[in-house]
Amino acid sequence: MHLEAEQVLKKAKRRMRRETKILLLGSGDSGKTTIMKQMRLITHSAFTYGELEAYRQLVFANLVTGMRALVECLPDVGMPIDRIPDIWAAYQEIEKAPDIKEGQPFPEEYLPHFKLLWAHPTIQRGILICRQFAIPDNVPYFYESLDRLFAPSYQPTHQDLVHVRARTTGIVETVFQIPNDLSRITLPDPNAIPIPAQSRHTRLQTKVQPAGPNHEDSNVPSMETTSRTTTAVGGDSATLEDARKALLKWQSSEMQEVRFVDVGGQKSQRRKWIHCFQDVTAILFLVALSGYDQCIIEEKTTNQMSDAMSIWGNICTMEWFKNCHFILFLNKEDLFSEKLESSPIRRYFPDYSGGSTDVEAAKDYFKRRFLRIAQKGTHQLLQECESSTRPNKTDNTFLSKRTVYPHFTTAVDISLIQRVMESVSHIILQSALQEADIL
Ligand SMILES: Nc1nc2c(ncn2[C@@H]2O[C@H](COP(=O)(O)OP(=O)(O)OP(=O)(O)O)[C@@H](O)[C@H]2O)c(=O)[nH]1
Ligand SMILES: [Mg+2]
Repeated sequence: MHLEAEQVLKKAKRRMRRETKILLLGSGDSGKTTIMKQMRLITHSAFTYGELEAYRQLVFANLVTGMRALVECLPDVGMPIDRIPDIWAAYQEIEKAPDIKEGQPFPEEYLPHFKLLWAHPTIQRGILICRQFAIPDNVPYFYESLDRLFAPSYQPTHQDLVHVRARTTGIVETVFQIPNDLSRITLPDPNAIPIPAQSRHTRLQTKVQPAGPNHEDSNVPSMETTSRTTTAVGGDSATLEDARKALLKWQSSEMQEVRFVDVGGQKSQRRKWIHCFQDVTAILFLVALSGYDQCIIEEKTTNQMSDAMSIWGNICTMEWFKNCHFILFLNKEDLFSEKLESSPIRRYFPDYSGGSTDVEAAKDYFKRRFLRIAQKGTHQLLQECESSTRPNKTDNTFLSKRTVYPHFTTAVDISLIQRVMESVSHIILQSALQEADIL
């Protein structure tokens, strides 16, 4: 066979054997699982009845745990509620609320307690003042819809699904069939109620753990995939033309198979990350922009943004990822813009020199900080790789040109995520083709 054909074919085979794998990393609460949920909604990979029911039960649990998180922080800001008899009594009642059982509507006797608490000026003020603590972001979203949630026929809407919170424990992998032109997909209506999948019609096999007594600690639901398709190219007798044709077919095929790997971002979960470091095509790193003035849920003394910067710095220097694309989602832009005015960045990051209400300058500041960390990390890794005396030293061309692709995102906004993911999949496809030398 012609030498050139042989080389192209070899690269093509290698490339196609390697499924695209996107690893989502970032601190706890940065929005990784929310992106996974949005990908399921965008690609119309339906949720099973069991998953939807687990999410419905979680909404109620989120109401209780959200209020508890807030009430427990109030003494720290000098606003304890145990001396305010009516709301203290209401709080005591909701604390006793049992978990919701399968098919059981939210118990109506608790509705007045939730309403009383939410309407009280101390709680309203508390939610603004306690922002430096890790109060769940979905508290206002769900509390503002109490009547809707307590309707006996309530089922979560698509938008409720992306707001509901369960921390991830372990590793959750999902394979999506992503059309090359994501922008052409018609998105589901965020306010519509999803139709459960008939499990025999869905290619995603889902495993739903029952929502236990402590929902916040349960990983509901978790997803696993069973089926995989492989794309074979040519045989030994293939020519250069065959190889080119196979690659072009792959390029023009309507679907890409992409494996998304979601991990738990809280400190106790991070030691598990290494189990999914192999064969990664792209790192999708999420940062909660709105976390600049908040602590992480695990530790009141650690700032969320500083925690994210430190993980990012480590990831950028890892040899595991020297041939990976780096995509950075500066997430929770909606919450970031809302809080900027009342919580000056300079209080937490003294070197910030932009205007205290200038959202664009503030976004740009964090973007530059993350890009600088990446640049430093890449430089350090490159030096280490080049000075390595190992016999099986590998090529550093990709690393020396490594680019980080930053995006400002609001993970709960499906149309925005559709646009961003369209650009992400374009980057990955383009580079796959360049790698296979056919452009
Ligand atoms: N308003 C708003 N809420 C968001 C955004 N992104 C995520 N959230 C909410 O933030 C909470 C945490 O999101 P998750 O996706 O569970 O975070 P995670 O990174 O998977 O967290 P771990 O599993 O603990 O690592 C959820 O309630 C989401 O609805 C955003 O851009 N804006
Ligand atoms: Mg998660």
